Amino acid sequence: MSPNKRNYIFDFDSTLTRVEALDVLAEITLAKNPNKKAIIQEIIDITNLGIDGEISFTESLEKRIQLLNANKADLSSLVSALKKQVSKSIESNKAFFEEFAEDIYVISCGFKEFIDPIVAEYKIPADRVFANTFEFAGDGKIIGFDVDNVLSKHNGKIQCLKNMNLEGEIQVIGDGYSDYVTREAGVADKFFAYTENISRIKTTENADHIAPNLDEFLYINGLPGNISYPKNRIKILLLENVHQDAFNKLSKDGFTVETVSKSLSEAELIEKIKDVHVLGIRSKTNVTKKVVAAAEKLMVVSAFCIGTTQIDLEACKEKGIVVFNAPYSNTRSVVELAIGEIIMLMRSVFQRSTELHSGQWNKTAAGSREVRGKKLGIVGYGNIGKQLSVLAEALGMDVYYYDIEDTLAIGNATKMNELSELLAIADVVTLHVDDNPANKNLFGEKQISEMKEGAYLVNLARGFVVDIAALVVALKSGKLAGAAVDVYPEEPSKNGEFYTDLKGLPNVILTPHVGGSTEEAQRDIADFVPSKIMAYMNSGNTVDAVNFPNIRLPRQTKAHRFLHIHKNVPGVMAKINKILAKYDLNIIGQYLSTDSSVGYVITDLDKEYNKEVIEKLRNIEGTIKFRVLY
Ligand SMILES: NC(=O)C1=CN([C@@H]2O[C@H](COP(=O)(O)OP(=O)(O)OC[C@H]3O[C@@H](n4cnc5c(N)ncnc54)[C@H](O)[C@@H]3O)[C@@H](O)[C@H]2O)C=CC1
Ligand SMILES: O=C(O)C(=O)COP(=O)(O)O
Repeated sequence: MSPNKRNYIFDFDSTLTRVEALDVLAEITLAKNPNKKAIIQEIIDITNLGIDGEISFTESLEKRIQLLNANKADLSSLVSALKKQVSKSIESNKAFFEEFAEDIYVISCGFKEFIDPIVAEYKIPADRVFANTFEFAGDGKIIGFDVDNVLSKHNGKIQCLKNMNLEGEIQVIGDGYSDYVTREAGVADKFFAYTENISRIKTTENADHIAPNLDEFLYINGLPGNISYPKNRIKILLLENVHQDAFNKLSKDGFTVETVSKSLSEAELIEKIKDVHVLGIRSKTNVTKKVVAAAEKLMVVSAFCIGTTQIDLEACKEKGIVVFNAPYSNTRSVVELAIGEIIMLMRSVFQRSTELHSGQWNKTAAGSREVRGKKLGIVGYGNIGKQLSVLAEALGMDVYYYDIEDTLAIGNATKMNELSELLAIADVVTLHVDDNPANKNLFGEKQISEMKEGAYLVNLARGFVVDIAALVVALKSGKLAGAAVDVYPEEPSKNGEFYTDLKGLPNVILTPHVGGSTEEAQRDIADFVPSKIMAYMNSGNTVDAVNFPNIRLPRQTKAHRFLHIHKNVPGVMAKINKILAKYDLNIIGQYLSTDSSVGYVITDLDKEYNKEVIEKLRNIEGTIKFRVLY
């Protein structure tokens, strides 16, 4: 015997397959039974009681077989159904079962009649499957089971393993308490709680390891797997109440995702970021230089919003951290709010509403005007500005815009060359500049003084763009007839108390930064951003990254992919290619994208190569990050 001989003992139901086979058999045999639902629930309850050790296993088996009312003829349908229900990571690691066939056994309290044909496809022969067998009546009806089989008895797996008398280390992999007890009884050396399909506290709390999938089990054992790194080891932290869909999508892909409903301070984030690979934030969390410096494992920062100036993009890039955002998902939501607020302001609707709420009937047309024919001045004619331009025109407004870039007028909008020209004619000025810090106090006393008497101001861009003190003065003096403000120089990290000097002023609409907060926008962001995260983490794609050379990579098939991020200094590419040549690698494709400071080179190569090359590439001077994907 080799001193390192190991035996891998797999459970069947809910481990090798996603389901409990007898539950599936019940679905088949009870298909036409009017009490099907109730009986199936009874079977599931009994199954769980048995798995958790609450009732004796023999009792659970007897009861279920009675309720099943199954026949031999039903078993072929069951096997076909189970073939489609092999656990995802078991299926994707078929090569492991083939390579280690000699060391793998199945011990199950299920039945050989359906287990044997399923596991045979994984090179596990019937003589290495230990399970119960059915007892049939003359007409094929399943009437019981072989009561002499140890696996039909309480703690049968312990006895079964003892009887097998295996040499070497014994590792048991299963989802049930009946698997764990083998370790407790000392007949197994290690127990892996297998949680890919179901996680049971009684099983996980005492396990040596928790394996959310086979990849993790293989990784812990240093065994070859079909992916480079178990995804459950990749930690994603989502802050600021990112829509639940993002959690669902990323978890479903296998990542470990944690959510926090508020933003974190710099100190909190420094503490939390250490073991995080992907960070998801919205507009409130600042990813500063210090945070980036503390982020030892961080590979992606994703803004689940449009703005990205809360992130130190340069610091991220220098550390090879790719930043994504959602540039279009909430555009329409902001535009609709802007339109609504413009109408509400010009009709003094909030004033009339507040009066009526406090018992005052004030029916008046004074100061109430239609938007039709009025001049709308849009400052910042980007994605939001342009879409607003279209909708405002549809309402009959005359649209004027000012942008520091030379942008094309949409529809009948008129471009203004100077901000002051626009301010002089607009009845309503609405701000949609980007969140560049250079726009701090873009709108102060001077700009407000250049506006028409009795005009309105809308700010849905960033709080720091408007000098609030100057705005308060203008509103109090009547220079401006009203304002709608969604964003503030200082915003709280979570819902609760908030104060602004604009509080209580008439005809001022205040909203708590909800321009992009619609169900549609948040759902769309939670679809868009995770798809970017997954494209980068799973294949290296940087399409739409905001701080990084963009590259769209072809699908990686049957290849290993080397992803090398380096400082864009002369000679690095030459060194990479020299090493690749030295190791005589069979290169299938190579892709390079650079900007002024960073180079990103991706090499796809044949699976068979000397693994030494990995360390050599990682150690090239100028390397920022290196990883291998397959
Ligand atoms: N209130 C909210 O919930 C939301 C707020 N926003 C804010 O809206 C901003 C604009 O969004 P998008 O239109 O998608 O951005 P964008 O980048 O497409 O457009 C911004 C435009 O502003 C122009 N610009 C920048 N500085 C300027 C200046 N000083 N004067 C004139 N034009 C200037 C740019 O050239 C660009 O055309 C975001 O950066 C974000 O700060 C975005 C979404 C939701
Ligand atoms: O998209 C943006 O830039 C916004 O301002 C919206 O931010 P939020 O996701 O609501 O924190």
